[in-house]
Amino acid sequence: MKPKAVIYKKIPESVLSVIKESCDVSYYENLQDYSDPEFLEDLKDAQGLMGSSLPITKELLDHAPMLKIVCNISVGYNNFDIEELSKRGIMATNTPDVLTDTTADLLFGLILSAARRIAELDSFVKEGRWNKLIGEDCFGVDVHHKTLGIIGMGRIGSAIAKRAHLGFDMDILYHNRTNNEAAETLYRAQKCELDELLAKSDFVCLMTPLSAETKHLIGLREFKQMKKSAVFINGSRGETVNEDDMIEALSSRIIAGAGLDVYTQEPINPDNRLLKLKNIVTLPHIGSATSETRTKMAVLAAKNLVNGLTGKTPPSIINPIILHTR
Ligand SMILES: NC(=O)c1ccc[n+]([C@@H]2O[C@H](COP(=O)([O-])OP(=O)(O)OC[C@H]3O[C@@H](n4cnc5c(N)ncnc54)[C@H](O)[C@@H]3O)[C@@H](O)[C@H]2O)c1
Ligand SMILES: O=C(O)[C@H](O)CO
Repeated sequence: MKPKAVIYKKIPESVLSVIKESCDVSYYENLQDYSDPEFLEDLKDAQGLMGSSLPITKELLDHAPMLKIVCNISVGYNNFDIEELSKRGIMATNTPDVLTDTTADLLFGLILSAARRIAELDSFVKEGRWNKLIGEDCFGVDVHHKTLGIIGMGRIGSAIAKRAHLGFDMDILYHNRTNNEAAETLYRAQKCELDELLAKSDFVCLMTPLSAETKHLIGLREFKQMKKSAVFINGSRGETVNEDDMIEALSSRIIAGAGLDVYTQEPINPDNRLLKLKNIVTLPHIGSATSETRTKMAVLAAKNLVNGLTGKTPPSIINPIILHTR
């Protein structure tokens, strides 16, 4: 008998077919609410779970006593209770590397859009407001030769540094738990304390995972340390920033602007005060959202799932320690 896998996110047909060769699949293209009775019933004999964003909590795991593996179709896994999964001997996997360049491209797009006001001025033209030669009211600020501070110099942080240094002659400062020798050598990145990075950077880009340590890493105190001309970019997770403090920093011009791909609540409430601000660029969490990359993420997640359910090691396991305890 094939192991049972529950997939709760839309994936390409070709990837679904490969999974079906090894597993019996229950498929939810767009699971809205995990209290859906059909889904809860499905969890009872599920050995594998694959999808994204769904909080994998102790409560959910109590509904899934046969579970062997949970596969996120994302690199971030702040939705997993890793301690609980490991305690129960359940493998957890994510999709690193395959989305690094795509996400770095988007983050660089946010830097450019915030600095040169691309989104705002696109509306200006389309709304018919361009009716004389442009003046200072349409000016932005340069990106090239400025200083970029990267908080979280991992895979994506390094790919942003590459674009900034090689393409835009930017100076790179970084703050990270560990030294990133490759970025220091290849992109002349300099490691520094957070305070120094905030004070010296023209652009501050946040790229850490969300954890207990990074929750609200950036708040009013940190915004006040930044230059008045600074542009803040967040591509990590919404909760790494205190959103109320960011609204205050932007509305009272403690900093000049922001480019955001992530929010405390997603989808963001249309009444959120952030959306009333003129000096921000907002995107709907699309860092990895290209057809090519989303397919690669699904392929990697599927490989994790099938390997985990057929006695092989999943290629990107987050809690490898449990392989020795099984
Ligand atoms: N916006 C998007 O669509 C999108 C896409 C992909 C990833 N992400 C987010 O980006 C994160 C990073 O992805 P990655 O592949 O670069 O991960 P990574 O693990 O390669 O890099 C994260 C870096 O942050 C550092 N770090 C962790 N905690 C820190 C702390 N408290 N202070 C300083 N540095 C700290 C780590 O040492 C590591 O170098 C993901 O966890 C996810 O939340 C968002
Ligand atoms: O963590 C990730 O991979 C993104 O946020 C979703 O693609």
